[in-house]
Amino acid sequence: MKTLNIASIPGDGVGKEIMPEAIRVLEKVAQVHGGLQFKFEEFPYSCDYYLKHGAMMPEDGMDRLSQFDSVFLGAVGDASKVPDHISLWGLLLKIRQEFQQEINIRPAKLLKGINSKLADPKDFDIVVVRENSEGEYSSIGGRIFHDDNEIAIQNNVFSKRATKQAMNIAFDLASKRKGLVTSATKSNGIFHAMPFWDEIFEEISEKHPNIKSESKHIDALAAYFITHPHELDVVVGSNLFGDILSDVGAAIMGSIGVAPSANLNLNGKYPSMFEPVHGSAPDIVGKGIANPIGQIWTAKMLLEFNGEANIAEHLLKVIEAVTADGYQTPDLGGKYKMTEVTDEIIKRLGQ
Ligand SMILES: NC(=O)c1ccc[n+]([C@@H]2O[C@H](COP(=O)([O-])OP(=O)(O)OC[C@H]3O[C@@H](n4cnc5c(N)ncnc54)[C@H](O)[C@@H]3O)[C@@H](O)[C@H]2O)c1
Ligand SMILES: O=C(O)C[C@@H](O)C(=O)O
Ligand SMILES: [K+]
Ligand SMILES: [Mn+2]
Repeated sequence: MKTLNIASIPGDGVGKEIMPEAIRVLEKVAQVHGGLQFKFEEFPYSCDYYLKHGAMMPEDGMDRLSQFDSVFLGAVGDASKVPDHISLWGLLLKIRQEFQQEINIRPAKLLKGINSKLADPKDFDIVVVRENSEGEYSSIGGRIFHDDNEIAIQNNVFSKRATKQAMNIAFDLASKRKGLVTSATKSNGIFHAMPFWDEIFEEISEKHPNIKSESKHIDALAAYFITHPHELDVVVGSNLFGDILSDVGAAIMGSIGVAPSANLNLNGKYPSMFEPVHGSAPDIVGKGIANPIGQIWTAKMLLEFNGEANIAEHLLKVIEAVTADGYQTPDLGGKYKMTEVTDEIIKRLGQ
């Protein structure tokens, strides 16, 4: 019997609602599999935890999480309790950076039965490879002076190593897919970092003559996601560009409530972390209508990256059969509650 030890962090808002749903699904997956079991330990790290303890996690929090095979996270952030930059840097971004989860994989493709926000989305199937450790997400900088003289300086950090790594992953992925890598740039406006990014992209492209490659400025590329998503395959972007593009990808999928993501540690020193793309959705919290599919599709990625590709594919097929038959939450235009969608997935997993 294979055991996967999973640290679950429901976090804030709808994170606390969808996490139990995905765990119910994973327990069923284990039962169907027969040779797999999960051991979950829940960690209450969240904005409520901050209000009690003055930090998003205790001092030994990272040590404790490091003992697990994977971290499974819901969502972080409740600006009514803690400023967003404090809560995200104290938990989500802390885990991504300290566990060297340098790559964030974010698929965007239409599930059967779901209406895209696009009139004619065709059959798009995109993977955004987001550099996940540096770029615009840097704590280097500061604020000086007061009142109208106040100045904020924010330094971006682009290393050749991490940039190459993200691009190499994108080309590897493309070689197993449609064979196209699109790079998100902005070298017309961002004077140092983006020409650097483009040069590295050029270099990596030359090493992969069998893969088509192209660069698009982020503004034009964001529009291209709306107008020609079916023309894209793998898209590689910096931390911020990848963040923004993955929300656009989620929107054309029909709702951010379905979009999954995997924060990958590639050197094997620390666990990877799996979490949906969306946040804590304060506007729908407590209504029982959060879409559980983002967290459940994320569970599929957790299975895949823990060596369980077959059952992972089966889970995705079941999710898609359920959406195809109209079991959808209100964000997708459906009438079903969160638990009803999950129940249907669990029922079909057992068939
Ligand atoms: N990775 C993360 O944990 C993460 C991601 C994004 C935002 N945040 C944080 O979450 C909080 C809210 O941020 P936001 O409003 O910009 O983004 P959000 O993703 O929480 O919400 C954006 C919109 O999508 C909807 N939505 C999100 N998840 C949904 C789901 N599962 N089902 C149905 N609808 C869903 C919301 O109702 C809202 O209308 C902030 O504190 C922010 O910092 C965290
Ligand atoms: O990375 C972020 O900025 C947090 C959130 O928006 C995300 O996409 O995970
Ligand atoms: K999330
Ligand atoms: Mn985001």
